[in-house]
Amino acid sequence: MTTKPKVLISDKMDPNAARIFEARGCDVDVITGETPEQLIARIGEYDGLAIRSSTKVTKEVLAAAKNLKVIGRAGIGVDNVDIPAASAQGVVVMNTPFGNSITTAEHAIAMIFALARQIPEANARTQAGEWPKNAFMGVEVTGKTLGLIGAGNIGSIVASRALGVKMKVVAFDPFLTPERAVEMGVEKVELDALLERADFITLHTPLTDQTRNILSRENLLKTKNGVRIVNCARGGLIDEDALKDLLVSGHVAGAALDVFKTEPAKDSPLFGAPNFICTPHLGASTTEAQVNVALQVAEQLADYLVNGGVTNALNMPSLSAEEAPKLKPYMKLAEQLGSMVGQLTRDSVPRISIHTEGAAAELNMKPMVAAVLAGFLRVQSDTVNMVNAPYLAKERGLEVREVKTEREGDYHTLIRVSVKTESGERSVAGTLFNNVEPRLVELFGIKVEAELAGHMMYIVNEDAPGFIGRIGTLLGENGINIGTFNLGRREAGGEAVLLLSVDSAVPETVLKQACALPGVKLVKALAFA
Ligand SMILES: NC(=O)C1=CN([C@@H]2O[C@H](COP(=O)(O)OP(=O)(O)OC[C@H]3O[C@@H](n4cnc5c(N)ncnc54)[C@H](O)[C@@H]3O)[C@@H](O)[C@H]2O)C=CC1
Ligand SMILES: O=C(O)C(=O)COP(=O)(O)O
Repeated sequence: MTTKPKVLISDKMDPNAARIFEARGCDVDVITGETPEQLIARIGEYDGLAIRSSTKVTKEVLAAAKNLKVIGRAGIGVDNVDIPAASAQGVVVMNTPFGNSITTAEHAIAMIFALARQIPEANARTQAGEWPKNAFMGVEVTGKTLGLIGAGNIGSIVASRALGVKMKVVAFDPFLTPERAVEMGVEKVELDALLERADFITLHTPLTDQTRNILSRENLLKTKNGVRIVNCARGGLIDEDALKDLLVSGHVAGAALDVFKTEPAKDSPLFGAPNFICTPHLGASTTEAQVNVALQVAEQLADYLVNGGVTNALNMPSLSAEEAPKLKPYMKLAEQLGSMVGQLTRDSVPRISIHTEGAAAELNMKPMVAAVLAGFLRVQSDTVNMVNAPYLAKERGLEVREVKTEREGDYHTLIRVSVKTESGERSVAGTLFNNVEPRLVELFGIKVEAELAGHMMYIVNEDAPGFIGRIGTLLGENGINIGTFNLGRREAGGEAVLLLSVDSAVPETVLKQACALPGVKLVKALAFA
């Protein structure tokens, strides 16, 4: 009986998430609000972790997560996950990139109106019995210019809503194409122009080295006198001390933050500043968005843990639930071929090429490439898997080439893996029998037909009578049972290769004796998963 994958939900999430995990065959624990130390003590037993923004998945948490295969963020921002550390450890990181975007855009729009009409303060003072009718004078948003920093999913929804209330929208986003800007009905501008022209500025970028402090003191000073600023993206995009000074001086007429540099924000310099309003990271907190992201994250995580489907992963190529079953045997074949080359290549390898032919060439190649690399690099490190293999290959300066030939060759489907070594290019190729059974069909230019599984022996010898008998006797005398025998040769009497599957590992002493048999050039023990 296979054990069920175990998932931990460590942040407050809609109960649908737990239900879906159970329905999809996972065991699930919901344990929220723990300290980092408690999470570190617990995480080792889980295959999957579902989080929002409160759980910080640090290097230390990952180091303790010995069984972890996947982290799912029920939301968009993944700055609370150490993605390089997760990738190095082979843990897939997924998010739900669209589930809460409408909701967050609506929060930004709500903030714009709250600032324009000072609703929070007017509300508080009215309820305090003041009836302060003469204390407030708002501004209309109609006809005003909204400066959008970041025009991705949320930014573009904000733009559409702002256009709906008759604002003019200018956008700064280096990745926004002119065509998309036209489609969105916004004017694409440089940051300085936006700062100069905007009556309201709203931020919708991730927090990266390029966006950190994008509204620095220097940039805030370039804004229009009386500007109003909204941040529902990430704390850290704005210099909070500078913003406070400019609210006090009146240069900034209002600021609304949903996110802070340090969260939970318990004593921000901005608290109490004039015309400052804030919410405690509520951008995604609507019933609709929370149901969306909870359902999505649970489906995605369960799909990966149960079927190997990969959706919305940030550190691995996607693989849909429909593709996964079709690609599974190919990935097995790809991994075996990579492993074969890795085990048989002693020289350093500056380049590896993966060539798909026939039916294989019609499929998503990225997962096959990742599987080849995982097999190839596993000889160097047993913690390599499909997630971290492409990163490791890059780190080690291994050039990876991908080639596709849709035309069929000798086989209806084929994967060929070639490596460039000091002694030249060497390649192995494999096909799928009945579309499901991986078979090696070519080994360094010699045609063979072998299943790569378990313990194997690879022998290169001069093709001469009597050899098969001698190797059979040697193994028999040492109690090693031969499963299958696969022989290939360039020409009669030339170089021959023998691939034997054996029921147990071949000891070093037996490998040496085999090597000493007449005509034997090379003997190597191989192992396949
Ligand atoms: N307050 C909340 O509860 C929530 C906050 N968020 C945050 O909102 C932000 C935006 O999310 P999405 O729109 O879904 O992301 P997205 O990835 O769709 O869009 C981000 C945009 O920022 C742009 N960008 C990247 N670098 C830039 C730079 N240096 N200058 C200007 N633009 C740049 C990108 O080109 C992209 O168009 C994220 O930080 C996310 O974490 C998302 C959901 C809820
Ligand atoms: O999705 C995002 O990026 C968010 O910031 C939402 O955060 P939350 O899930 O509400 O903690």
